[in-house]
Amino acid sequence: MSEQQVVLRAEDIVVQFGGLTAVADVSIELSAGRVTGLMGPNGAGKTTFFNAVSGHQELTSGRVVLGDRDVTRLSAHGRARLGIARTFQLGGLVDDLTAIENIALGLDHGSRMSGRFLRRRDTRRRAAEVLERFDLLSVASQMGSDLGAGLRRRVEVARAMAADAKVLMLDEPAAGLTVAERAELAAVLGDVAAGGTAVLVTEHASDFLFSVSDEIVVMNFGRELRRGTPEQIKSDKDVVAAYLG
Ligand SMILES: Nc1ncnc2c1ncn2[C@@H]1O[C@H](COP(=O)(O)OP(=O)(O)OP(=O)(O)O)[C@@H](O)[C@H]1O
Repeated sequence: MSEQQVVLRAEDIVVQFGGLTAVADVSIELSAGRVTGLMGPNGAGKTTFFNAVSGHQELTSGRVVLGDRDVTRLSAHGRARLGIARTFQLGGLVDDLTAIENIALGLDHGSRMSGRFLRRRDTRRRAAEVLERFDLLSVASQMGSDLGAGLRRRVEVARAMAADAKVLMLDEPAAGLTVAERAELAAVLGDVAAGGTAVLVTEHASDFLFSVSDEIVVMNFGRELRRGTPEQIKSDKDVVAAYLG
């Protein structure tokens, strides 16, 4: 797409923990149809920044704007209802629910127990549609605990997208995946972006991040060190020195 529609702006984000400034004035714009990657060494402030955008971390200063609405004071739950969906580093599927029940939880933003409302035919039908969209119908009745890492991650993405997110945020999605599973996940993220969602990914696996991102922001010591296309970032000598080594 030529005209980029900005979906989310995080402006001048600062997060301090006591005397420690974990994020020192970082701004980012996420656009429909684009994947933005966030990378940097351990302790650079990536997770803190990420949590500040999703509402899981209170800001010291700065603001988060979704569309034209300032959501800075909304909880993570409130932001999720407006279309900011995320996955977590340690996953988030319920092991003793099936894939389709996990999706149904996503449809309901996890606010009700699954067993009761899954009986509602409408919810089951919508969950099946989500699975079909993500080519996961064949695992609909597998328990979360029985899914391999690659499928698990794809069901997590499907669940996050179940309620038609405007912004999808993924925290270390490639961790623990094989090369083939990473390639499958990269294709899924490409599809999500092509559908018009703005995607933000934080990831240590730099090859994966380079393969999925349109733009990458590199953080170091709580600040933005560099931003650019994967090609620009790969060959940037400061980034190589600070991180890629
Ligand atoms: N809840 C907290 N209380 C105090 N300090 C924190 C807290 N969370 C993070 N920090 C500190 O803030 C800094 C940034 O941490 P953060 O986890 O955001 O970095 P990161 O780039 O995500 O690192 P990693 O790649 O290891 O996950 C670190 O110095 C960390 O110790």
